[in-house]
Amino acid sequence: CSYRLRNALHPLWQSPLSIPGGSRQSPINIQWRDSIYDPFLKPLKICYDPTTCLHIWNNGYSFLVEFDDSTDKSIIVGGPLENQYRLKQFHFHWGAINEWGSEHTVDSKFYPAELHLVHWNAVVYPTFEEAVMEGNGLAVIGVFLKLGAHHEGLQTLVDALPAVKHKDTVIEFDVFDPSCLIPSCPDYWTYAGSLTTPPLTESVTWIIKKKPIEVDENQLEAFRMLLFTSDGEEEKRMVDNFRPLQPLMNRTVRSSFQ
Ligand SMILES: CC(C)NC[C@H](O)COc1ccc(S(N)(=O)=O)cc1
Ligand SMILES: [Zn+2]
Repeated sequence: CSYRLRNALHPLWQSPLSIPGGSRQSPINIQWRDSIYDPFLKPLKICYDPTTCLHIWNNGYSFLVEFDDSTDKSIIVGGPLENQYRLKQFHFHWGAINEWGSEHTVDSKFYPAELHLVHWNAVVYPTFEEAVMEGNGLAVIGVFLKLGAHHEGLQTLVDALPAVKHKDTVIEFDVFDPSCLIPSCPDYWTYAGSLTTPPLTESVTWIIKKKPIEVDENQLEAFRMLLFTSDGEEEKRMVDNFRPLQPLMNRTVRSSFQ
């Protein structure tokens, strides 16, 4: 099937041949007119405690801002979710140029970057690692970034990036409220999908915000200054760290709005 070739061609991610079934893979194209309004979808409730922020690190795929997930201090609840989910980390995917970079597309349109806020179901599972393996284990909020006005909240992150230029570097980052990166418009799409990097497990309830946030060119360029490579290795710029689109197969995308 063509998507197997697409994955096999993309060096960064394993082919689905290693994923049993592979019927709910991410990312996907969201065809606006095919999404189905679900009046029973609740508003998504986001409650983050900025003091749970721990550090920023470059893991060689993206840069992650990780949170203390030993309590229910930073959680989301409602929306399509049966339980509340704990914030574990957030990270981004972006392109070498502004024409592409997001993982999901809307009516086949790419955004220059996409933010993922990763949460896990600590009501049902004892650890993140276990939740990663279960169908209702994770909930990831996707937010598109578009080129536009300077984003004040993002700038505090951008200012810290030079300190994590190389793979496996980390700096302390002790107070940050990721709510400032989420559009106030409540509208979202939701569908059942997977992690977009290994282990690619089909454990994610995706919640994709309809409205993008605006960031400026300098802020996108700051992402592109990061490196996939460790200090001392031949430098490879961290760009195009997004997975190819995956087939929708037997899934519907629901919208919280008409
Ligand atoms: C040891 C294993 C469980 N670690 C898993 C690793 O943290 C990967 O976690 C993730 C978490 C989120 C995503 S995405 N781009 O779909 O939001 C991808 C991989
Ligand atoms: Zn991601």
